[in-house]
This record gives sequence, structure tokens and C-alpha cells, in this order.
Amino acid sequence: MQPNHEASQRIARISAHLHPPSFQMEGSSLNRENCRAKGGAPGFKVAILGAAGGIGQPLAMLMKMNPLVSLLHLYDVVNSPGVTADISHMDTGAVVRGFLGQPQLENALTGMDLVIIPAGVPRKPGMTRDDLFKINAGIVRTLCEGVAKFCPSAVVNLISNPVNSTVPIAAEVFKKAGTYDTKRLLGVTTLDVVRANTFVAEVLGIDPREVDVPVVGGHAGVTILPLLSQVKPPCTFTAEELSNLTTRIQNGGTEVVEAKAGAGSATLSMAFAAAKFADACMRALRGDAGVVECAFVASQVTELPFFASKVRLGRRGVDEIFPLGPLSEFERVGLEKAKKELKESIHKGVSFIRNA
Ligand SMILES: NC(=O)C1=CN([C@@H]2O[C@H](COP(=O)(O)OP(=O)(O)OC[C@H]3O[C@@H](n4cnc5c(N)ncnc54)[C@H](O)[C@@H]3O)[C@@H](O)[C@H]2O)C=CC1
Ligand SMILES: O=C([O-])CC(=O)C(=O)O
Repeated sequence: MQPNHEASQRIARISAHLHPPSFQMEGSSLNRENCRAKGGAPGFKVAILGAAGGIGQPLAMLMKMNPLVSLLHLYDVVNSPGVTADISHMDTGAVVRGFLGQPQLENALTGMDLVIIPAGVPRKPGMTRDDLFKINAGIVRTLCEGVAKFCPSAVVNLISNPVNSTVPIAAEVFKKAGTYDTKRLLGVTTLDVVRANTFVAEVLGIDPREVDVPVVGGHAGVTILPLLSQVKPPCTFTAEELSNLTTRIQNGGTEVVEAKAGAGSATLSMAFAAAKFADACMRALRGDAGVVECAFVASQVTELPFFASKVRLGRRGVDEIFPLGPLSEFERVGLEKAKKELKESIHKGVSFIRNA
């Protein structure tokens, strides 16, 4: 009797594994969460909006691998069930739940600590990031209205282009809803820093992980301003190197768009950059000291209402915004060009909501 009893218990256990509760996009995952609550490590609740896209999918994978994440919500208007099923089989700690379409936005967002937004259309060759405004402005507005309603205290990492306009759009949406906190809205410019570190390391012949290049301004063309006079470790460049590096960093996105020849823009390096930035945000939220990243935020560093520069992240989002520091003549000229274009892009974003 005994061995048979044990055998049937074992079969029941195996069968439960092979036939987990059917994965309804939301409902049944409650069971899983309850299970997890018994033994699961604490961590952050993170939503990715646009999770089935070129950035969204690898970003979802990287966030599933991050031990600071306990619950990962994957939201998209298409294909999120497949991406969710796929990612959920990774044997890492985070519980994954999928959400499809606007009616499920509320459940996707409720309770989230961090919301990462890569939803929206990417560029094709010949387009500027601003050409994406027409479509992406409305997408960002809708999603940020959801954030304001369902998780107003979440930190938002905004990736959708044109970042120089979508961040002001998000700010206006949050203002309208009465939930705006400048500390919690961050435009993601990490890819500019990642590229700058890589390209500078190539010129210096050293490991890119040893290089730190501040990139300030915004996230489009001349608004991307690498401060090559402030590179760590300290180094000098010839005038030609300065000019070539600056141009390559400013055109990094276009380099990828052209190489992909119509199949989209940077996705893998962007997912890497977004995961790096989200990890920094979560380390700061849990109380780690000295977390400093470049980001496009509400700022008083210049006369413009938004600007990317080094910021110190803390338990409530942005804790301190660092001044630009001493600039070279080359950078001062670049800064004036950057501000001119940025001013218009910010205005365009603000007007989109105010004049709606
Ligand atoms: N900040 C940065 O450094 C970078 C920003 N980007 C931008 O990120 C955005 C996404 O790029 P990719 O992932 O390559 O595009 P993609 O087209 O591959 O994916 C976008 C995803 O957003 C989804 N989506 C569209 N409307 C939505 C809505 N209302 N709610 C939720 N999801 C929605 C789509 O279904 C799709 O799955 C683009 O605007 C691109 O320009 C891209 C690279 C770098
Ligand atoms: O260039 C694009 O359209 C996508 C992007 O923002 C980048 O790769 O930096």
C-alpha cells in the first residue's frame, strides 16, 4: 500500500507540474502569485508597456533575469500572450503575467513600482525621430493616462521616441491628472551613454566598461551632447577625434536604422541600455547610495524645463540633478545648438496636451 500511495502522490505532483493552472492572461496568475508569496523573495513590481516589440521582448527577458524584480507585467496591444508564455518558462525568480489590449491596462499597471515604456513605432531610413511624433504622441498620452490612474506613484522610464517631446507629453498628462512628480518621470537616454562609452573606448583602445562619458541635452541628433572633456578615465582627444566621436555618438541611432534598412531601429542595444537604467532605478529605490545615471528629466540646469544630465537616483526617483560642469569651447557651441532644437521639441510635446 505504502509504495503505491507514494507513487500516486509523486504522479500527482508531476502531473501538477506538467499541467499548470491554465494561463489565463490575468486571472489564474493570482494562484501563482499566492504560491510565490509563501517562499518568494521580495522585489520590485515592474511593467513593460510595448513588451511584444523589438525592444520590449529582449527587455522583458533581461528584466526576468534581474533578481531585483519579483513581478513582471508584460503589456502590449498585440502578441503579449506568446511573449509572456515564452519568458515565463525561464527559471528565474520573477513571476510573469501578460496583459493584452487597452481593457487590460488597468490590471497591467495596478500596484507597479516601475513602469518602462517602449511602446510606439520605430524609425525607417530617411526619417527623423520627430517624424514619429504623430503616432507615438497619442500612444504615450494614453499609456501615461493609465499610469496616472492606476499606479500614480510608480517611477516611469520613458523610451518611446521622440523622447525630447514624449517626456514633456507625459509630464503634462500627469499634471492634468494631478499626479505629477518630477522625481519619478525619466526619459531614457542611457543608449547614448552606452554608445559613447563604446566608441570612446574604441579610440582609446581600452575596455568600454572602464569608460564613463556623460551625455547631456536630449535624445535626437544635435541635442545629444557628449561631454568628451569630462570622460573618465581622464584623457585627451585631437580636434579630429572630438569631431568624429561627437558626430558618431549623435548619429548612433541613424547608423543602426540605416544598417537595418527598413526593419526598424536599435532594439538589442536599447534593451540592454533600458535594463541597465531600470536596474539603477531599482537599486536606488531599495536605498543603495551613489547611483548616478544620465537621464532626460525636469531640470533647472539650463533655462529649458527639461534637460538630460547626470542625476543621482534615490528612494523616490531623482534625488539630485548635477550641473553640467566646466565645458570646452566645442561643447559650449554644441550646447547652444542642442538647446535651440530641444526648446522646439519640448514646446511641441507640451502643446500636444495643452491644446488638445
Ligand atoms: N530612447 C531610446 O534611446 C530609444 C527609443 N526607441 C524608440 O522605442 C520605440 C519602440 O521601438 P521598437 O521596440 O523597435 O518598436 P516595435 O514596433 O518593434 O515595438 C513597439 C511595440 O509597441 C507596441 N504598441 C503600439 N501601440 C501600443 C499601445 N498603445 N500600447 C502598448 N503597446 C503598444 C506595438 O504593438 C509593438 O509591439 C520607438 O518609438 C523607438 O523609436 C528606440 C531605440 C532607442
Ligand atoms: O534612432 C532611433 O530612431 C532609435 C533611437 O532612438 C536610437 O537608437 O537612439
